[in-house]
Amino acid sequence: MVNIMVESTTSMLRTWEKIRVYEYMSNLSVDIISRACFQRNYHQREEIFLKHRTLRHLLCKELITGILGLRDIWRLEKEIDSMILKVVKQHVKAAYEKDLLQMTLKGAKNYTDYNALSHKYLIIDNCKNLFFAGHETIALATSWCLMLLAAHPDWQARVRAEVLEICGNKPLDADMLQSMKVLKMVMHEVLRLYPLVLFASREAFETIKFKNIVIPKGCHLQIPITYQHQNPDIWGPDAHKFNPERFSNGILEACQPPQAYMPFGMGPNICVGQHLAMTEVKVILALRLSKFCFSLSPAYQHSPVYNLVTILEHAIEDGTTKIEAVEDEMSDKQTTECKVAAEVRSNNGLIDVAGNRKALVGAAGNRGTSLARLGVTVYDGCGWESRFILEVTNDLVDWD
Ligand code: HEM
Repeated sequence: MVNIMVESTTSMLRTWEKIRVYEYMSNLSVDIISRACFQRNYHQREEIFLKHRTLRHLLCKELITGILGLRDIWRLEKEIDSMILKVVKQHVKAAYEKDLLQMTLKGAKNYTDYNALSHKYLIIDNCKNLFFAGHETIALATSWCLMLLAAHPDWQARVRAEVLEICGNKPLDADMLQSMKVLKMVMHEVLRLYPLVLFASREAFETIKFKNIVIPKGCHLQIPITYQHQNPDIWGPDAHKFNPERFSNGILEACQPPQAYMPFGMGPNICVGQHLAMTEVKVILALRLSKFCFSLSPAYQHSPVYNLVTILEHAIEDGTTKIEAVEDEMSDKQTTECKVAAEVRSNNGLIDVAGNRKALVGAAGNRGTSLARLGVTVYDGCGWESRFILEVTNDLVDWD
């Protein structure tokens, strides 16, 4: 009967092997945002979130590869719009208690520039914003936190000890979350190294001048958040290292100027969900770490990939080193493979990217300019420290 036992045990083990933290986190965050938006009947609403996920994949494909899937995107958008409207109508009819959708509807009523059409799209767009911004970001933030805590067991142990000390056997509440300082330091550090949103985008409403740079009216600006977050001039020589200790006295003392830390953006358009997000990530991590230990799988391959937000994905393919790069002076958006004929010094030594190794440039543009600045990360299976800014001139890069 050994065969029977082996067969059953092997099939159970297969289900264990398939556990992928990110998928669980994604389903969990959909569940939480569905409940927060529509307190009741949230199960029916999950479909909207799932369609949204497909929409993001399509949008990203469009943005990165330049392959036009506009018809699919348009169709999916229309589907999502009409699903949202249906949910809104049911919600209004049922007069549910306070949830995010009720608040959105109330806000739309106070909108001064009122007409039926703008009102409709105000509601739809706000709902989409909440759905879009409020679930995948959380899944990714918690996954990055768990990955980095798995890679740094000393910090994992510190966070767990703090959680257990504060909570004891009592159920977690808002006051307890406030006291979790080490957890907060870790979250700040994770969002510094992996800020999820790579660029804050702005449009110049009028021509402005910064020192000797003139930004003409109508110009679109993209502020590279990763670059700010890993600049040694701002953070010190260990800018590329995971060191939550730097936040022990808050953001103000961690970097100069403090505005350089911007995982949630900045100014009037700063992320409206930042407090919700920090609270949600804290709750998920505190509860998980109080019950489980995390370690990196031997099969883990470090691979942050830009997919509208920074996701975890395998980047090492066919045993070759793959370089992901994101240009910080984008003008046109497409993917280009280029050979980088240069030797680049990173903080942990000399990395030879000369010769035939290829750099995948997330957004290659500025063909006319002589200099491109690339934020480059080398994924060599062991180093999430190998990040640096690479300056290349056109004669070093074969754009075609
Ligand atoms: C760790 C999680 C999150 C991160 C890192 C994040 C990051 C950001 C960033 C960088 C922006 C752009 C800000 C700017 O342009 O200055 C943004 C905007 C926004 N976020 Fe988040 N976000 C997160 C979670 C959430 C959640 C949970 C919600 C809502 C439930 C949310 C709702 C929004 C909305 C509505 C905007 C647009 C704000 C506007 O344009 O006025 N975000 N977020």
